[in-house]
Amino acid sequence: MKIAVASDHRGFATKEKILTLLNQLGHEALDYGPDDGESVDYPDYAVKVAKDIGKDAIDRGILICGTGMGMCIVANKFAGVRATPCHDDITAQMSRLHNDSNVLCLSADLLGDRLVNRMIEIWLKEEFEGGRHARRLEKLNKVEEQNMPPQ
Ligand SMILES: O=C(CO)[C@H](O)[C@H](O)[C@H](O)COP(=O)(O)O
Repeated sequence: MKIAVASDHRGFATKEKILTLLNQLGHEALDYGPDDGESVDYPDYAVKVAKDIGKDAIDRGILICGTGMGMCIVANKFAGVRATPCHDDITAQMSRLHNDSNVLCLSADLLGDRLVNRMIEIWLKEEFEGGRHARRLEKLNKVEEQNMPPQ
């Protein structure tokens, strides 16, 4: 898979480790910045990834900031993005099975490396279950159509 990874300054070190992990797992990891740990604003980096979701450029995105929350709020303002703030194995798994998550939002301040790695492996492996969840995503898509102007 082609996976874009971006962070703010708090997530920078975690981003670098995630890029290495994704390459080791055989994915095409794309570094959407920043290039160093200088203070930046998380919306600028969430936008870079979110606007490429649904295009050929990338299949999925991973966003990291202090809590994961700011990144998630921004990413979900883009049509077609289903960004999920995950903090353990279960949220990583359920975000795929039920929500068809295409952007994983992580906290650099609260999660350890081993947990982050495990969550990413789960999130990449699990498939959307469809069925009743597909019906709910169709409703979600209608909400988007009605409330988000075309970009
Ligand atoms: O989740 C976040 C934003 O909602 C993050 O924690 C940011 O990394 C954080 O707000 C950055 O704050 P800082 O004091 O400028 O490092």
